[in-house]
Amino acid sequence: MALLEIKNVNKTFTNDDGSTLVANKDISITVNAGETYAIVGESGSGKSTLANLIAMINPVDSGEILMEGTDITTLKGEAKRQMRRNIQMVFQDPGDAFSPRMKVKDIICEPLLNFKVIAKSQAKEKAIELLAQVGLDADFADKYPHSMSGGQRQRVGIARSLALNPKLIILDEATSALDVCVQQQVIELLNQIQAEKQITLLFICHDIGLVRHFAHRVCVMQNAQVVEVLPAKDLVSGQVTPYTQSLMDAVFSVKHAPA
Ligand SMILES: Nc1ncnc2c1ncn2[C@@H]1O[C@H](COP(=O)(O)OP(=O)(O)OP(=O)(O)O)[C@@H](O)[C@H]1O
Repeated sequence: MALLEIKNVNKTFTNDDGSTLVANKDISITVNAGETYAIVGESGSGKSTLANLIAMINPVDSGEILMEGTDITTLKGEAKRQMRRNIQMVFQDPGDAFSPRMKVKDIICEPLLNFKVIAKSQAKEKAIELLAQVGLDADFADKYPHSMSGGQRQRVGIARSLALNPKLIILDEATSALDVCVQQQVIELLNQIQAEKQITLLFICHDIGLVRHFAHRVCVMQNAQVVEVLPAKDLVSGQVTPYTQSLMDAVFSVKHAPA
C-alpha cells in the first residue's frame, strides 16, 4: 500500500543574481508503507531538494505530495503541524543540528514536549527508553552532544526521530559522515527498527553501493529528474541504464583503487 505518492512535483530556485535553477523536474514516485526506499544520484541531482519538499521544509512550486492520500503541500496551520508528527528527518551531521547546550535527554524529548505528549518531568525516563531502542545506555541521557562520537550522535538523532512514532523517517545522507564500520552498525540498527516498527524509511544517499545492500527499492536521480526506479536486487552490472551503471562503476573504481 502506498504511504507516500509524489505526483509531478517541480521545484525551481532563484539565485541572488536572478538566474533560476530547476532542482526537481516533474518528479513522480510512490513509496510503499513499510518500505526502505533509497534515492540515489550524483551531487546536485536534486535528492535533498526532494527530501525537503516531503519534509515540508520547503514548499513545492507545483505538483502533489500525498501522505496516506492527504496532499501535504496544501496543509496550513495546525493541520500542517500535526502532519509533521508523521514525517521526521535525520540529517547528515547531527552535531550541527543539535544545540550544544542541550543534554541528550532534552534533544531526544524536544518533539514530545513540543507536541505536549509528555510532561517535562517524564523526559528523562522517556529519553532512556528511546536511547535503549538505538542501543545506547541510560548514562547518555545526561551527556552533551560534543562529548559523543559521530556514530553515537547519529543514534541520538535516530532516537529523536523515533520519539513521535512517525510513519516516515527521511534520512538525508545520515550515515555519510561515519566511517564504514559505524555506518554498517547504524544501518543494521535502522533495519532492526524498521522490522520491529514497520516504519517507512526514505534513505537519501549518493552511495549506490551502500543502498543496494539494504534498500528494497532504489530511485535513481540525475539532473533534477528520476532516471529509473528499480528493486535493489536488480542493481546488477550490465542490466541497468548507463547512468545507473556509471554510479555503480564509480563505487567500484574507488573500492579497487590502488593504495
Ligand atoms: N536554496 C537553494 N537556492 C538555490 N539553489 C539551490 C538551493 N538548494 C539547492 N539548490 C541547487 O539545487 C540543485 C540540487 O541540489 P540538491 O541539494 O537537492 O542536490 P543533491 O542531489 O542533494 O546533492 P548532494 O548529494 O551534493 O547533497 C543544486 O544545483 C543546488 O545547488
